[in-house]
Amino acid sequence: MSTTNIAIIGGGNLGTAIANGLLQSSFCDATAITITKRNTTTLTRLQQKGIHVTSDNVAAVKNSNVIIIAVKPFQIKDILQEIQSALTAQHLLISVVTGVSIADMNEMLQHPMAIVRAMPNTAIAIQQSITCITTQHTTTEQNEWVIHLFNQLGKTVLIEEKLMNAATVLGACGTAFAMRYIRANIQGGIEIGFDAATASLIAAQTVKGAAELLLTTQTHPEQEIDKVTTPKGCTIAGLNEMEHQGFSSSMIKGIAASFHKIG
Ligand SMILES: NC(=O)C1=CN([C@@H]2O[C@H](COP(=O)(O)OP(=O)(O)OC[C@H]3O[C@@H](n4cnc5c(N)ncnc54)[C@H](OP(=O)(O)O)[C@@H]3O)[C@@H](O)[C@H]2O)C=CC1
Ligand SMILES: O=C(O)[C@@H]1CCC=N1
Repeated sequence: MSTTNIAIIGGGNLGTAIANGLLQSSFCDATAITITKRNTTTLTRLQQKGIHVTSDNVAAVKNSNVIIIAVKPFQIKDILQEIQSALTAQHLLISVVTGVSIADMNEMLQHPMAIVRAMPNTAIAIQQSITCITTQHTTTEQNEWVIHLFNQLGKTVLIEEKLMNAATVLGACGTAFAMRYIRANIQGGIEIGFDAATASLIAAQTVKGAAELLLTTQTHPEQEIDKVTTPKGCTIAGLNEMEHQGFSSSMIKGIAASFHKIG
């Protein structure tokens, strides 16, 4: 897959994040990217950067060989039916849509085709996504190309399709969960004396540093916690109070509720 034009069908939160990540990564020229939505006024910034913006999904498919579907789950059937006459064996379809299986998509299409499911998160806009990928009936070359693409936009993990909903919760919803954790830190930080801006900086950089420690050293979180907790100190006092209030339990229950919501 040497020359590649990429169409992003559905220029919403995730579609624009993917476009921004692609621009930042220099993976391809802006002119090789087309992004669609019905109301294109929200895509002016991407257009100014050289990306093709249109509400014509069929034209976008005809001008591209990789099609990233980034619409809401209830919209994918109509989209696939709309573009199927323009889809050929040369096209590679990548769906980032939640909860719609490759078998579901092939059923929506008249002719089964090579489909990849990818589950990135919104940090793809700054090349910091974790993208879980599952493939079916794709060639080795296509698989390698997709992994290479998403490796430019963060890290990737190949998973079985049966784990895709779990990947959605941990990796994609996880961005919102992490934001809520950081927000709570900010609220606490303000209560103990910081202004909001300073509390935000300290909270976000602390979480970033903690995550980098795990990614860099491959240690278990509890090993890192042991390094922070002085006997009879303030860290263990805070941690234990959080656990008495149900911190870990509420996280686990939230993750399970999120998972059961998908289906
Ligand atoms: N947001 C996230 O963090 C993540 C989302 N996902 C999944 O990605 C998908 C998109 O999510 P998200 O970006 O949040 O949703 P959005 O609603 O923000 O984006 C969907 C976009 O699709 C466009 N759209 C709707 N109908 C059409 C159409 N007929 N032709 C072209 N574009 C159309 C809409 O714009 P308009 O109405 O103007 O057409 C809208 O901007 C969902 O399936 C979601 O589950 C997966 C991982 C993370
Ligand atoms: O909330 C949702 O349904 C989607 C799935 C992953 C992130 N947002």
